Amino acid sequence: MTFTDELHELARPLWLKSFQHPFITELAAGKLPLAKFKFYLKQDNYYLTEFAQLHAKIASQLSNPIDQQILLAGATTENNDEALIRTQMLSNLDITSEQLKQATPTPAAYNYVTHMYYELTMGSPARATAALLPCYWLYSELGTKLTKQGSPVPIYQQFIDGYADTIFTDSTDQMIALVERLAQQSGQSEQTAMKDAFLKSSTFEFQFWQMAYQQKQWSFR
Ligand SMILES: Cc1ncc(CO)c(N)n1
Repeated sequence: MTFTDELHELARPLWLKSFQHPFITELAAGKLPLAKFKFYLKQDNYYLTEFAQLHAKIASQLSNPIDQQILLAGATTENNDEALIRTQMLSNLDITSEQLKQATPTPAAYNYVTHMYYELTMGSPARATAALLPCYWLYSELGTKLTKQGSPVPIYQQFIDGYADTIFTDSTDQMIALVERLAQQSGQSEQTAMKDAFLKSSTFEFQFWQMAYQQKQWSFR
């Protein structure tokens, strides 16, 4: 079994929790209240902005130009399908840049982003790349699963389709291959740390849906 096959197997129970979360099942059924989806989009705007910047930071610490290029492709919001779809969605839902600025990170969004930065600054580029991977892989599985079934709400269908699209699934495949390569160049303890980073991100993915569904803020706000 390859390293990434093993990651996938270890994460499966955590990912199932995401696939079965009411945010997802209601989104697919067209029953998710729009307020919850808007809450998600605002938090995810923060997440995706940090996520893109992190790609560039990791790339600058890798020595292989091919590896760097894979990460830099995810560091830009231009020519990036996900970013284009998000811009359209935000505009269709009348979410203004002012509202985006005011949406301070909730605990789940903050914890997830902080974890990824920690993996880079206190860990290594390999661990940080492993921490990025569930973002691609879980969403592309989710998109692929849900696209056939379809959602009666057009904006939810658009959300799903974006992640089933070959542009997204191809970049997912590249990221899987990159993590596989980095793992093969790493020793046992580094591989263990990469697994840990991947599984923590998989946990945070679940918590992200939960946060959006409950519109959960810090208790002191
Ligand atoms: C929290 C989260 N994880 C993964 C993705 C997929 O890019 C996303 N948009 N948001």
